[in-house]
Amino acid sequence: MAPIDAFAPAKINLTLHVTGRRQDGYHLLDSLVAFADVGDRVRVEPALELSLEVGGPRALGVPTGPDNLVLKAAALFGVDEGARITLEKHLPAAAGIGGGSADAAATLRALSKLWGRTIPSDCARLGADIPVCLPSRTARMQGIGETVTPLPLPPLDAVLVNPGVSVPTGPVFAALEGQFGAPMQGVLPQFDGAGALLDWLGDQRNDLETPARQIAPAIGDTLAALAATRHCALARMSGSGATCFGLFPSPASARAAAQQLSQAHPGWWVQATRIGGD
Ligand SMILES: C[C@](O)(CO)[C@H](O)COP(=O)(O)OP(=O)(O)OC[C@H]1O[C@@H](n2ccc(N)nc2=O)[C@H](O)[C@@H]1O
Ligand SMILES: Nc1ncnc2c1ncn2[C@@H]1O[C@H](COP(=O)(O)OP(=O)(O)OP(=O)(O)O)[C@@H](O)[C@H]1O
Repeated sequence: MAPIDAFAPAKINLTLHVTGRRQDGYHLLDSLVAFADVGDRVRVEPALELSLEVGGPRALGVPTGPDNLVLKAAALFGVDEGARITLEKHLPAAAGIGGGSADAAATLRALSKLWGRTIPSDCARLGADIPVCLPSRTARMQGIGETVTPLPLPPLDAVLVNPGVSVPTGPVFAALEGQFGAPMQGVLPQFDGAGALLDWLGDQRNDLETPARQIAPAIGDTLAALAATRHCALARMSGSGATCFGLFPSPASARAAAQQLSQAHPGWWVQATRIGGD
């Protein structure tokens, strides 16, 4: 059997409203989620034993043993089968763009094909972002992440920026203070183009931005730097940070902003990308 490749795109929370907390401590969310055209790559090939090799430009610090979400995803099948798995890391870890969840979801898709088995129904145990990362298509995400409603959106030209600070998700939720926010409106508008979507996004929130900025003040610098680039229509944080995204009116304006930011901040991870559009 030929190798099976699965793309693990960056997850972007265009909105992230935190509306409450369950008894078990997990938070209720209402989030519009889209996927970028940048991401990690997972390859699975037939083999007698299960193995994982981690490479690529962002491999440093990513666990290579059983703690890697790729191997956790493989273990979830509960079978004694082999596979040679290669993970090529392009996304920063602990960055609010779902890197590990996207890798786990891509592994579930690829191994399900290789082994001819259905994806385990309890795969959300691997992380709240797994259900939305499994299809990796634009969606509204609710509950603690388990309710995923596909919602096609116009494509957006964007720049993703991570200032090089890892931000673990749990402490950001724990630092949320005060009242929870309102969900998004019950039925979202039909967006007839990127402009309409941009206008609407301007009135939405990421409720994790305030606690994340307390933990990682570099997020404030990142948002300010993005907002100051020419043609940036909106700058927001994704997930629990620290990655932020700026939205632009065209691929050329996004590329120009990315170039400017990379030159001004050589230590930052900066990527022009297109998100959504499915
Ligand atoms: C912030 C988001 O990235 C938005 O898409 C996700 O909700 C987080 O997804 P994730 O990284 O897959 O999260 P998990 O690995 O399941 O959870 C990490 C920690 O974040 C907190 N957590 C996560 C999801 C959620 N709905 N409520 C929470 O309170 C919990 O303290 C949990 O222990
Ligand atoms: N394949 C993987 N890629 C990156 N990190 C991984 C992976 N497997 C396990 N990890 C561990 O998971 C932690 C969280 O990484 P991940 O990139 O999934 O977080 P995140 O960006 O906060 O995700 P989210 O956007 O879902 O909140 C890392 O610090 C790392 O130790």
